[in-house]
Amino acid sequence: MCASLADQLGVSTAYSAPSTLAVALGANLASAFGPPRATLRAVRPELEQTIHEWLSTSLGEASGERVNPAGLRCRWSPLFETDPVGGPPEQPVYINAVVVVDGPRLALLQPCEAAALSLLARLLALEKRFGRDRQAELMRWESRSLDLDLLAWGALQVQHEALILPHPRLIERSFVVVPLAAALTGVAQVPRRIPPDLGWLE
Ligand SMILES: Nc1ncnc2c1ncn2[C@@H]1O[C@H](COP(=O)(O)OP(=O)(O)OP(=O)(O)O)[C@@H](O)[C@H]1O
Ligand SMILES: Nc1nc2c(c(=O)[nH]1)N=C(CO)CN2
Repeated sequence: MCASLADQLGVSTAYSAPSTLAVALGANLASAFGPPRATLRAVRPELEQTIHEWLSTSLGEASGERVNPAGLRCRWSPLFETDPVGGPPEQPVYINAVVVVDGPRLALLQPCEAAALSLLARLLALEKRFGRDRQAELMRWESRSLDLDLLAWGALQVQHEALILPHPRLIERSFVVVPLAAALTGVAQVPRRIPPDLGWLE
């Protein structure tokens, strides 16, 4: 209650990177919403809503309580087409994207394992609503209509049977790292590429 009141009064607006979270999206099978590109388009507002609801619940706000929607910022990467990595041969290409979430309302919630697990449960429910059928997946990294992975939440480290944070394979995956970098390029600190003649000596 106090937290959201402070938020609405604009009192608690200081926020910083430690509570930023990122979610990766991937799909390479059609869903009821259409091909993977249509699925990701359809899931975008649903995922934002899911994160809003998770945050409100985690902050203990009463349902229906008015919250400042500007308190949560979602920065979306473009959609990328990527070749399947791992899994069975002959899979369709993937559509991948990443959303980076931060803002003063999210900063009110201290990253912790319990809240991360409850967000994961909501992500898995959303996958299911978009046609993900885990029973039909016979081997690892099979094609799927929607995959939502929690990449990181601030500096939180989790080693739970249902959740590992940061995502252990994040850094190996160009289909995650490239969209992640693209989602972040709106920030003030955009790295500037050094021209090759001023760069490496080799
Ligand atoms: N950071 C995480 N984000 C999402 N799921 C996770 C994470 N850490 C562990 N898991 C667990 O992984 C389980 C399997 O997820 P899933 O089938 O989507 O894996 P995958 O996407 O095929 O493979 P990968 O884990 O390599 O991305 C989930 O049910 C979840 O409990
Ligand atoms: N290109 C691509 N390959 C994958 C992907 C994905 O999202 N994109 N997800 C996987 C399991 O999470 C395995 N392989």
